[in-house]
Amino acid sequence: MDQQQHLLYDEVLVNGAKTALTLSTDGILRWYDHRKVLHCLSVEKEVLGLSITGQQIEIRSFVEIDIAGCCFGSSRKSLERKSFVFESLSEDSRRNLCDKIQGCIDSLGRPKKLFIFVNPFGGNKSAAKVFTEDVKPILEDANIEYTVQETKYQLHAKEVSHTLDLAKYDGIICVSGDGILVEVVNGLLEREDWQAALKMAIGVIPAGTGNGMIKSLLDSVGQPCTAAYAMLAAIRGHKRSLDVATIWQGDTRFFSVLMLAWGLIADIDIESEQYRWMGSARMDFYGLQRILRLRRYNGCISFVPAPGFEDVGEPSSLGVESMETLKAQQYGYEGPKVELGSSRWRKLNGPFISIWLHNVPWAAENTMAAPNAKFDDGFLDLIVMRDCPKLALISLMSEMSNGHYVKSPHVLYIKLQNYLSVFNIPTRGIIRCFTVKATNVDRMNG
Ligand SMILES: Nc1ncnc2c1ncn2[C@@H]1O[C@H](COP(=O)(O)OP(=O)(O)OP(=O)(O)O)[C@@H](O)[C@H]1O
Repeated sequence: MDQQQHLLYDEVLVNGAKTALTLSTDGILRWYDHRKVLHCLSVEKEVLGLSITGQQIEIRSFVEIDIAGCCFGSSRKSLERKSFVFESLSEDSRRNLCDKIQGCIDSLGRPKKLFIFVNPFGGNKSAAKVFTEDVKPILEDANIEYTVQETKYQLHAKEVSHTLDLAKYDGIICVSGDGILVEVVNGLLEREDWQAALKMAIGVIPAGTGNGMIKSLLDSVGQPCTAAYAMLAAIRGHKRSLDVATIWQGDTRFFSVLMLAWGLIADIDIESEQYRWMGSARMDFYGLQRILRLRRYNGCISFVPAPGFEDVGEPSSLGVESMETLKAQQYGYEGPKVELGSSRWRKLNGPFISIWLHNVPWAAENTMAAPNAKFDDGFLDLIVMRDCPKLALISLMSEMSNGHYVKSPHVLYIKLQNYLSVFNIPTRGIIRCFTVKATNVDRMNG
């Protein structure tokens, strides 16, 4: 191994056998074990942190392994914590080794201090276990300081995010489902210092019913949706921007980074709360009941289509009130400034079965709702179901909840302009939904 190409080149003992340990300029640690087998570790992808005891340096890593599957010889990926111990031959050597490896980790811009929400109530109430088994050990391996807040009631995470001293943290992690994430986003964007708050990175470790956001983020980089992969992405400081939709319902404003539903899906989500003890099965169980006693929802959706979707629906001369009426709350992020009247509106009249507005592809870990949704393309994806026979609907919903892209004459996929869509729903009043392309607004692990 040529010394010139390395940030580090030194001799160490591994299990009592002398070997060269190198760190190359591309951040790969290499050494031979006592059986002359070469080992490689990528600092960026695999190394969590290091610790020192006397002359011994322990490098803690998270490495990907293949787990043999149960059928047809298939395998799936998983992450395993592994430690490697090196004994340096002198004090100077130990110091040099630590400085070089730690310097390499520090250059990666990883978070140093995190604020962590754990929702003991979400999903099948597994968040505390997920925290203890999957989150805490990794934080400790990576030498990341953290503060944990268990959520005590609904909107607790929003309250805490609203007043949290953000200067103390490099990110907020939600060990939860999507509900806590939404609370955190709203708490941050309603702050007076929302411009600073929206730079705060937010991560999710899946411990809820649906986990649509973290599934979407990990799936977009080809990784399985597990607490370990979500944790590794958060530790590595991987971020991606998200569009934020500003939703107005009457005088109430809130922000959405995930989805907005009306009709069948919303009713399944809300009314299945009584079956929360079933975990994610509650959606399928109650969904079937709702389809068998299908409701139809009257209303009209008006929207400004994205390029390529201009012909969907009928032209609409929407009589939109001025934005001034939407400024009831004068604090926090105001949403985008938009010129409503000049846009080329289209409309679709109900009755509908379901209206779904999505910023990310997956509605839940197993449910592919919006195959073309792109996180930060400045568009929202609208999934419209009007009439559909019950049997066809059952098969269609089951396809979706098996993670498939459903192509059916009963499902209409429309991309909406980055900033507008209005739902005029008789039973709920007018819901105005404005979105803005918001690079840098929100940063997530993925
Ligand atoms: N201690 C608590 N008791 C009751 N409700 C709580 C508590 N802590 C948080 N909540 C509420 O639990 C709701 C659900 O939380 P979470 O997002 O973690 O799980 P989920 O709804 O099961 O998952 P998903 O959003 O993926 O469906 C949140 O809206 C939050 O307000």
